Amino acid sequence: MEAISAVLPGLTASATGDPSEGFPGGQFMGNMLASIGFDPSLLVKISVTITIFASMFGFLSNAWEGISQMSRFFSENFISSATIRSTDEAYVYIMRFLYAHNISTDSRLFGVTCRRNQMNPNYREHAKWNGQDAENEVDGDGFNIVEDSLGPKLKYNAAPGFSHFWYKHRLFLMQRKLKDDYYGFEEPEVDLTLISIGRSPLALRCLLEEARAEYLRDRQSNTLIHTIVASYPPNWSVGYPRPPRSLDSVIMKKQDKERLLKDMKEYLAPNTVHWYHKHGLPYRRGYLFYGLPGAGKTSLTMALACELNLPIYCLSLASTMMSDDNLLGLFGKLPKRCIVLMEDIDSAGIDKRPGPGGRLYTALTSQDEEDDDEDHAEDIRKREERKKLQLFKSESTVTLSGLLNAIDGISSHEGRILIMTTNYRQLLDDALIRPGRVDMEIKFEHADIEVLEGIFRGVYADPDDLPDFIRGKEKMTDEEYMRRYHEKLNKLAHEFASRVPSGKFSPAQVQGYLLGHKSDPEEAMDCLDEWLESKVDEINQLEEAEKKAKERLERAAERKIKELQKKKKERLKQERQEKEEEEEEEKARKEKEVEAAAEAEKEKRNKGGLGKWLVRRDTS
Ligand SMILES: Nc1ncnc2c1ncn2[C@@H]1O[C@H](COP(=O)(O)OP(=O)(O)OP(=O)(O)O)[C@@H](O)[C@H]1O
Repeated sequence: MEAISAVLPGLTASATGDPSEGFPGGQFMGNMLASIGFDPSLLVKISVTITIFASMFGFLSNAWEGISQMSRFFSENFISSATIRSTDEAYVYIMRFLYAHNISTDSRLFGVTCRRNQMNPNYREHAKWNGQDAENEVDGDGFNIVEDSLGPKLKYNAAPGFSHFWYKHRLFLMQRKLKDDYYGFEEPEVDLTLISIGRSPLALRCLLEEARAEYLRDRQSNTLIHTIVASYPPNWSVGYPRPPRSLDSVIMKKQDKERLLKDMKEYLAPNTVHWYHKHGLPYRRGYLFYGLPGAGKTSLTMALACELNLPIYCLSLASTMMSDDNLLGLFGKLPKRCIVLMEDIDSAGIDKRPGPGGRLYTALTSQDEEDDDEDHAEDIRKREERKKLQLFKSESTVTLSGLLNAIDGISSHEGRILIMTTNYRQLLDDALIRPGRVDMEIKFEHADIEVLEGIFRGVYADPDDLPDFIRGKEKMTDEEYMRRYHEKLNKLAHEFASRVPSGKFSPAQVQGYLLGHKSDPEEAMDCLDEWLESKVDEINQLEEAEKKAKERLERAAERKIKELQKKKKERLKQERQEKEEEEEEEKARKEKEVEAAAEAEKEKRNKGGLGKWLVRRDTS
């Protein structure tokens, strides 16, 4: 109480019952409060409590400030941190690294997703990189890592919030903050902060570098395929890895393969870009792979990407997401060196002009047909064939001019390799495949003898798959075994190619048959006749149907041409008649005019004769 009295003399005075010794008017106030039954000493207690709380608050805020300063001092001097956004590719490096090293997935707080997420295709796309999930990858015990007999397996990863992990005997802290303002169908955005203890950021940088190197190494050994993510506007996906495919595994004419590879390598050589610029040419190269379905167009693209170490960006023009603007935007987001693969380029039904609503096939208006005559017979054939195929096409809003603009418009991307594939080259607009847009064409046909042999050898190339192919292996040296293996394989391949009719089957058909006997080439030879018999009938029927369809098409085109010729003749005849009528009318009009003029002259003359006679009579 003495201490309080020292601080608050006025109030303590009232507390002692002598308010007159306190502040002026204290006694009066005391008396007044007492008269309404209020104990003045309560005022003192309230004041003391407020003072204590105020002092405590002051103390705590000073302490908090001190702690913040200490923590700032600590972070500035004793830790290093790196912040990465999930929209950055570096985020994928880190998440993949953490997952691959089982980091933070074994803590008590963890996130969980299905390895194959059925609910969200975009997330599934992303998860492939997050967890390095290859659909068919198996674990050490030979089980599929993505799903078991019940369905998709679970995958654990670092939970949002704070966690810690040890890597190479160093402590790291990690914070993952989820942004909750994302739309349901998009990836949740995440801020990831990695913290290492110690003034030097070296440990953190080493970890980040390792993550980067692992990611890029993995990318190099696989071919990265980017597809389109259904966002607004559409964008390229992070990309998922596909096992590499060797060029040798694609069987085709040797000179075609060599020509193509040489051309691409030359284009990608470091000096080529300067050469193009020096000559004022846009640095772009386009290829058209056309022909039979299942003849290796996509396989060749995959193998080339692997050989040249380029990622593939797949574009489907048949997608309803695709429009001229979206296409241009996607081309603008391509990296400097890549392969853009546009499969089934004909399926977009590209016609010469944007039609109503931008639909390509529907651009065939009746006006177009009116304009045609026998000089455009080839166009009419194309159109008739397109109309037939139209039934199988999907909706697309890409116009030919939109596509051409994306491929090589003024703002178009440089440095890419464009590969377009089609089964119907004859339907493509000439503008699309003119030199400059398509610099090299490769035709894919039915398997000939060379291809048949190659496919046979390719399917049975690995001696490990055929342990019983050569008997008595134990008694041979490795060299002897390999020599005998290849000798026998070549002999069988040769026999196979001579028994299968050349130019009748697609490589995919032949490969499909052999895969049915993949562990026994001799069995494949034994069953060959049976397969050929069943297939030859099928092929003959197909060929017959194709021939008839072609004839029908030809007849339809002929009919159309005749119709147009007839229309043109009628139009010309009508024009001639109209002209003749006009000329006759003109002639009649002129004759009338002449007659009228003559009449007028005569009248004038008559009038002139009568006048003279009257004048002469008056004067006489
Ligand atoms: N020339 C070939 N060499 C090796 N394999 C081939 C060849 N052609 C086709 N195949 C095999 O056939 C299957 C289909 O091939 P691919 O998809 O490359 O054909 P495509 O010409 O792109 O067909 P589509 O025109 O229908 O897209 C693949 O499994 C591939 O391995």
